[in-house]
Amino acid sequence: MSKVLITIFGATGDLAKRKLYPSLYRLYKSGVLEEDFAVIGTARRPWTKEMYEDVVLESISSLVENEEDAKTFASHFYYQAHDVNDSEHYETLRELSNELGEKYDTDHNKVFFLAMAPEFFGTIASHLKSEHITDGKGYERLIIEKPFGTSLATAEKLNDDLSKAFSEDQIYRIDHYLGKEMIQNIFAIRFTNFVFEKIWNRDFIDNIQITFAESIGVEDRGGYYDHSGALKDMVQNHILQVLSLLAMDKPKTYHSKDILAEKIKALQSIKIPSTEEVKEDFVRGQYVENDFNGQHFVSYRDESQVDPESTTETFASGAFFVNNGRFNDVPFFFRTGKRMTEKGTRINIVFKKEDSIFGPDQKLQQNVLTIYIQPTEGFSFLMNGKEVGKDFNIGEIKLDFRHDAAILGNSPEAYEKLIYDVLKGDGSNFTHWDELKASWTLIDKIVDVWSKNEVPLYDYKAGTMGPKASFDLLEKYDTEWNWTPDEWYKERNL
Ligand SMILES: NC(=O)C1=CN([C@@H]2O[C@H](COP(=O)(O)OP(=O)(O)OC[C@H]3O[C@@H](n4cnc5c(N)ncnc54)[C@H](OP(=O)(O)O)[C@@H]3O)[C@@H](O)[C@H]2O)C=CC1
Ligand SMILES: O=C1O[C@H](COP(=O)(O)O)[C@@H](O)[C@H](O)[C@H]1O
Repeated sequence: MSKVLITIFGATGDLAKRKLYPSLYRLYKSGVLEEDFAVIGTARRPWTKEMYEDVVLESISSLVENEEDAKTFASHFYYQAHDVNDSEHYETLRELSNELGEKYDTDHNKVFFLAMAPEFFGTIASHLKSEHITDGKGYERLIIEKPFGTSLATAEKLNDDLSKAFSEDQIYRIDHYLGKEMIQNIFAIRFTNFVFEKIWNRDFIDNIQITFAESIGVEDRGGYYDHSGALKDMVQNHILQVLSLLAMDKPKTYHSKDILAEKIKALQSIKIPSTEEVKEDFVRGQYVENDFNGQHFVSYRDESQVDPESTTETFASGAFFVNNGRFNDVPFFFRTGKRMTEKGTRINIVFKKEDSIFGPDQKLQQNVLTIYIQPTEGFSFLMNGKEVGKDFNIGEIKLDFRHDAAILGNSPEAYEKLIYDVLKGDGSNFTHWDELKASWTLIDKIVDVWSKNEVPLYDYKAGTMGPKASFDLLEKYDTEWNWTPDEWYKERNL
């Protein structure tokens, strides 16, 4: 289906091996990529085509059912040793690009995937243009990875550099959360269900809770993470993107232009907190050593490549407010962190309390719609009903749906879906520059207050759901986190 030449910068790296080659293979297996495609992998290592094919085969090995088929797939991969700072290398790249374009009849269509550190993005983009690797004869699309800057100023600089060579509609900024099945499902939940669409507003919703908890620590990424922290690593991008999908107004159509327009409006409507509000409504924490689930976990400051006196937050929590009419005064609580109790990515939509006619003995549960993103995928709806028996007692009922394992086994990976979207030219699930601008403006404000160290950096024990201050925050708004794993209570002997 897709005639295309894909050039991967950073072809020897972790992202390419773990995510890109398996995703391309799945696209090949499903017929999206057929005979008319080729891939050029570039990086500095002096690999040969044979070595590169072996790496590709190794990275797809768990997906392969037919060895011959896998070999045919790998034969479409070509390697060119290339230092992105060296202009001469782009001449060789252009020649290879032209040769493969002809050989595989790719109609001059080109996708460039920059799976490298962002400091190289500007150089690569400008060389692609100046060395005429982009020639305007077919479509030309640039996929770039996060992080997109480390502040509004650095993001603006990066965007200016890219804009000299590629227009906004040619740039696909990946946020892999937008490729997740249940995140894309938010559109379906909101805009196909009469009952939800009609009550998706401040008159019916009490608060929204976004939890992106991770049980892993910083692993081998201490060097990067210590300069980033939870706010920039997860909130600036994934959490704010998801928030925009929850808060936006209904787009006119399910087309990228209309969807992006509404997402941008939602992000621009988030209230920039004052200094006092940052101090009151946002919590930061750092994990400290603990024995949990039969394992010993070291403190963040003792992790490899982390400054032993680091003040980087490994946990962030807070309340955003979206002043878009639909959601004025409704808190959007979020929390995310490393070394939390368990991996759990979910959204809770907490509806308002119903006035009770049943007297003080009957406790009514607020309705909660939960969207499970990871590790299971599905929805649940919490409601009230009569308990079975002679007396009239109200009890909690949970309608619970999870995708079954067989379907999930066949469902596309986030990167597969996102690359597929790029091949179709569909930018709906990518981040527009105006969204980045709005999110960095917001994050810069929080960073500014936190960096003055007038706000506590709370400790939390590895294996817990973050510092108590994050629970106190919701109490202040007369609510509580709807989801608290049992282990959290055990940890506190409650
Ligand atoms: N890994 C992941 O899961 C994720 C990664 N990302 C982002 O993706 C990008 C890549 O990450 P990752 O794959 O982990 O990084 P790696 O460090 O594993 O890979 C970096 C790649 O860049 C190449 N490279 C470095 N310097 C040069 C140069 N001067 N010229 C040419 N090639 C060069 C390296 O190859 P060589 O040494 O052979 O030159 C290598 O292929 C980063 O922006 C990261 O933030 C985002 C989300 C998840
Ligand atoms: O972007 C990132 O995301 C991962 C979490 O992604 P998930 O798909 O496993 O939920 C996070 O571990 C990493 O620190 C961050 O850079």
